[in-house]
Amino acid sequence: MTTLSDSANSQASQDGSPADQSGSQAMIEAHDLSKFYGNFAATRNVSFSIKQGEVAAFLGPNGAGKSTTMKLLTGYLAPSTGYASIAGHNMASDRIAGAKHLGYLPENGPLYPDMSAHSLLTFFGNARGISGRRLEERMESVIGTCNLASVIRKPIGKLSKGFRQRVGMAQALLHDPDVLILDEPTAGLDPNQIREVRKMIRELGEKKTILLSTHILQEVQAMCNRVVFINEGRMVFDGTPAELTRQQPDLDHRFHELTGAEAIL
Ligand SMILES: Nc1ncnc2c1ncn2[C@@H]1O[C@H](COP(=O)(O)OP(=O)(O)OP(=O)(O)O)[C@@H](O)[C@H]1O
Repeated sequence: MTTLSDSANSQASQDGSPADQSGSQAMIEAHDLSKFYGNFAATRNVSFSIKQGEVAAFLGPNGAGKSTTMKLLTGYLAPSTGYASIAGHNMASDRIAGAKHLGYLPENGPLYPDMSAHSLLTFFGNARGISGRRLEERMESVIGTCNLASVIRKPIGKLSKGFRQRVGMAQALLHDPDVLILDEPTAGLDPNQIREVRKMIRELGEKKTILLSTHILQEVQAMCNRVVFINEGRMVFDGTPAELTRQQPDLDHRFHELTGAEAIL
């Protein structure tokens, strides 16, 4: 598994992000992250490093600690121990610089049901300091990428789950970040919508570093070249999809080995 010493040994790049010996920058880093609610550890000593160009699946059963870890990575939650870095910026001490690199699709929202997608994107664009011609260009781009033109003026509350998810993706992509953290981007979608979202993520993965959470093992093979697996708040696997199934090719059995639970295929 990737360890803290890997990060410590990495070289500093021009914009401050660590680079390893092969020149790939670490874009998403969890350094010994734990989050306690009272005595309960939602995540415990989670450390991993996702390099530029990797599309990583963050796998684990319900309640494993995926959303909590993602909130710690994005700076939405303060860790009890450790710290997170995005593009080399510590998300506790240097969050604004890190946030410029980061697009985040939270598990639920933030989507205001009375606003149209157009108003929401304008609102988020302004909040991120984008306006005028640049905002028009970015909105045009994300509306195209996320296929939102037909619903762009409708209230978000009246949209289907699939379209609401696309609005969330458009919000995450608006400032053209080079890192995406996507919390269950295909949850609750029908098979056609899942296919579309997977296609979109594969295309985005050609240019961006992505961490996406899921408890569906098939998502790994469909989209990812890296897997981080978490169970009961602890990391239990970090490697490639091929390494995940090397000893046990049956995904269902592999999921069971790592968690003691059955997989959802
Ligand atoms: N604010 C909170 N207070 C107390 N416990 C919490 C809080 N938030 C999360 N937890 C607990 O932490 C654990 C991890 O939750 P988390 O939402 O991170 O899991 P997850 O892997 O994202 O699950 P799912 O796949 O169901 O979304 C769960 O047991 C959850 O009940």
